[in-house]
Amino acid sequence: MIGYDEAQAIVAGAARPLASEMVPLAAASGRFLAAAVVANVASPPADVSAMDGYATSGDDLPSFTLVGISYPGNGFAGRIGAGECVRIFTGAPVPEGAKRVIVQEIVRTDGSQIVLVSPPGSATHIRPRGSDFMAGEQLLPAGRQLDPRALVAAAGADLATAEIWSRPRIVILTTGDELVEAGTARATPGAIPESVSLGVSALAEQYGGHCVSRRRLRDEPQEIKEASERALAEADLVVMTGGASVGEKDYAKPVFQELGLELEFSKVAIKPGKPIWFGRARGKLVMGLPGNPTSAMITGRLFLAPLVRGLAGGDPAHASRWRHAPLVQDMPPCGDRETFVRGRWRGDGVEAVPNQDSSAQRALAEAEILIRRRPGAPAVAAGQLVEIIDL
Ligand SMILES: Nc1nc2c(c(=O)[nH]1)N[C@H]1C(S)=C(S)[C@@H](COP(=O)(O)OP(=O)(O)OC[C@H]3O[C@@H](n4cnc5c(N)ncnc54)[C@H](O)[C@@H]3O)O[C@H]1N2
Ligand code: MOO
Repeated sequence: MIGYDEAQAIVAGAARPLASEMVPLAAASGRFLAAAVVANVASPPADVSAMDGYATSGDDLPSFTLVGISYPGNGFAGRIGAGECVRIFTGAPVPEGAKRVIVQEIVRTDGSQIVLVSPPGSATHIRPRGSDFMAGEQLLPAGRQLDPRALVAAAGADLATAEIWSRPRIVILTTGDELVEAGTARATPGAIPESVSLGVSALAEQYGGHCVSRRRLRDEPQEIKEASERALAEADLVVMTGGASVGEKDYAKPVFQELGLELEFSKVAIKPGKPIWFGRARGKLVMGLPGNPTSAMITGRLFLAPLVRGLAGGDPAHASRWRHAPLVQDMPPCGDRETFVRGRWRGDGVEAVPNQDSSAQRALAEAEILIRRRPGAPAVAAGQLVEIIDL
C-alpha cells in the first residue's frame, strides 16, 4: 500500500488544466490565469500628484502666484514659471514646469497668492509616470489566481477580459441504500441523511471546480454502472463516495472496472480514509472517497482539493501546504499508519478535537485543521511543534 506522499504526488501529476477561455474580468473572480496579464497602459499614465495641494515651480519662496487648476483626467494645459503654482488634486497630472506639490494643510491663500505657513519638507508628493508599471510589463504570471487583489491589478492594466483556465466539470455520485435526501430521514426507519455529497461538492467548488450534478444511487450494480457511464460522458472528473471498502455491497470500484478503470492507486496507508482510490476510465479521472463522513471530507481535503486546484489551473501544491504550530496538549505516539488528527485552535496553539471517529459529523464541523502524524512518530509534548494544514 502506498503512503500519503506517494499518493499526493500521483494526484498532483494528474492535476493539469483542461481548456482555456476568455472571460470578462467581472466573471473571472477566483479563476486561474491561462495567460499572463500584460499591462495595456502605464500607471500612473503621467507624473501625478500624490496629495491635494499646490504644484509649484519648486523655488524656495515664501509664496506663489496661482495660475490655474489641475484635476484628475483634466490637467492644467499650460506651463508654470518661477514663483507660480497650480491648484492640484490627488491623481491629477503635474503641470509642465512644476517640481513639487505643497500640501494644502500648510498654506493660506491671500488673493491670488498662496502663502506657506510652515516649511514644506523634502517630499515632492509627485508619483512619476509608470512608477507602478509601464505598458507592456507583465503584472500577473500565468497560473496566478485572480483573487481580489489580482483583479485590481488586471483592471488597472486596462484589461476588459482575461484568458483563464476552464473549471473542471465534476459529477458526484453517492452510493448507499440507507441514504435519503437530507430533511427526509426521520420519516423512514433506518434511513440516514445523505450528507457527504454536499460537503464534497462545496469543497470541490472552493478549490475551483464546477459541480455539474450530485446523484444519490442505491447499492445496485446496474444503477451505479449506468450513472457512472453518464457521469464519465458529462464530467472531467467523477467523484464516487461510499462503497469503497470491502463490504458485500461495496460496488464502486468493481463497477468502474467494468468501464475500463485503470487504477493509479486503490488504497492509501492513512487514517482516516484508507479506502480512497484514484484512476482513469474512458479518458476521465475518477476518485473514490470512503463513505464515512469524516473520512470522505478528510480524503477530500487531502487529495480531491489539490486535484481540483490543479485541474482548474492552479498549483496543486498550494492546496497541500503543511506548516507548523505548537500543540497545547500532549499527544500519544502514532501507530504504523500515517494519521491525520482532526484539530482546532486554542489560543496560539492547536489541540485534537475529542471525537476522532471517522464517521463523525459534529466533530468534523468543530475541526479547523488537520494535524499530521507520521507513521511511528513518538509522543509529542505540549509546546512542541506539529505539522498542520487548514481544513
Ligand atoms: N472489514 C473491513 N471493514 C471496513 C474496512 C476495512 O478495511 N475492512 N474499512 C473501513 C473504513 S476505513 C471505512 S472509511 C469504511 C468506508 O467504507 P465505504 O466507503 O464502503 O463506505 P460505506 O460502507 O458506503 O459507508 C460507511 C458509513 O458511512 C455512511 N455514509 C456513506 N455515504 C454517506 C453519505 N453520502 N452521507 C452520509 N453518510 C454516508 C454509511 O451510512 C455508513 O455508515 O469502511 C470500513 N469498513
Ligand atoms: O476511512 Mo475509514 O477509517 O478511514 O473510516
